[in-house]
Amino acid sequence: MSEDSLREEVLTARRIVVKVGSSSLTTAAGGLDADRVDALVDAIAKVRSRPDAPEVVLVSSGAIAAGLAPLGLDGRPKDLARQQAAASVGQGLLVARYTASFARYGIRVGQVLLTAEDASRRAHYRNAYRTLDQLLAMGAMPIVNENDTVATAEIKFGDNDRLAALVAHLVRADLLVLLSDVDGLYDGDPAKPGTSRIAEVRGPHDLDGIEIGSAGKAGVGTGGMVTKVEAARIATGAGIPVVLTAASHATDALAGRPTGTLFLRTGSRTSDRMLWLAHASSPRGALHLDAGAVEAVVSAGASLLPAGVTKVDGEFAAGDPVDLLAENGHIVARGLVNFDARELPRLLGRSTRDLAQEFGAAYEREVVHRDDLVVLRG
Ligand SMILES: Nc1ncnc2c1ncn2[C@@H]1O[C@H](COP(=O)(O)OP(=O)(O)O)[C@@H](O)[C@H]1O
Ligand SMILES: N[C@@H](CCC(=O)OP(=O)(O)O)C(=O)O
Repeated sequence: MSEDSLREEVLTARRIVVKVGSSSLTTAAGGLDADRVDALVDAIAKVRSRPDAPEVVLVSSGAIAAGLAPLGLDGRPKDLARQQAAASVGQGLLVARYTASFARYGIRVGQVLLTAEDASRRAHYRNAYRTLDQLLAMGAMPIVNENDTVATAEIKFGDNDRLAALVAHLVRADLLVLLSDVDGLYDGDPAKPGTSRIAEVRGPHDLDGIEIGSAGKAGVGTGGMVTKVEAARIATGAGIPVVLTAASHATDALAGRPTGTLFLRTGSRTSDRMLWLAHASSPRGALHLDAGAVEAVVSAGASLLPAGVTKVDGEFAAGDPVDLLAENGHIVARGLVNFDARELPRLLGRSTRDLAQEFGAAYEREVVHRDDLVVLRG
């Protein structure tokens, strides 16, 4: 293979997020496959030993799958409680395995467990970034997973593909590598004859007419191809190219060889935790806006004031994510609300000056500050 055909996006990346799925780390019987973990670690250690070594963050699934056999569970349980128990047992085993495997190269690992909700809050987002950045600065290998034992059904990511895209954005990565049990995106179910791998996706139009399935054959993965394509859409839209390939091709992919599917960037970096707010948080309620408020929030980039809110739905506390709805009921934005659901109704339609006079200066605040707000539909 000539040097010319190596992927520029990979070779020039200074910080890479590598995500590996459950199906690439476990045995068919339902336990961690030490050889596959070692093979992945070998591939990552190889990149890190290059003279111009990029930094690598690993997002690893596999906690639930790794906990199944030790708990005597036969296959992935349907109920959340047993999944969480499996994750609790499996996460320890997973990190112990990575710790031993990376130790062969003298590399320390650091466990980072994130929840989708937390990372859209300013302080948590900043702390997550700082921890990851510091681990990298100290030469350690951050290993990220969802904090399965605290994530409830409503707020759960469930799959780690989207989590990986958001982590790539969080750490300002130049590349996201998604490793699965399939060597790329196919133009139909790869189990069927006659389907072929797509080498490059330049934009959403390249996906027209492609059958993107949801179930993995190994039975331990969760999202199938749907969540990978969604993750690729989020990352490339935020300026981060994505390589999707098989875990067994990790060494080639990280060396820039044209394995798997390359998704080219379609946009540029968006504001920090707004991406998490848009793609990771679950709204706890909704605020109905009048036409003037929609205009102010969507077109003028203004904060949402009590005067423009006509109705409040849901049970939320100050700091929770809520959807902002236009008069026709369409969601136009999502933001972190500054008031509890119970406080808000008596403030609606009133000017902040009025409210400050009647209830005190604390009530002069915006309902949603523009820094805590992401427009979803213009
Ligand atoms: N168009 C497609 N191209 C490639 N794989 C697909 C496609 N549609 C469905 N799949 C399935 O998606 C699976 C990968 O998803 P999943 O099992 O969730 O993996 P992981 O555990 O790596 O996250 C593949 O094994 C494949 O069967
Ligand atoms: N946090 C979960 C990830 C869920 C999962 O299976 O994800 P994936 O295999 O990436 O589709 C775990 O570690 O089991």
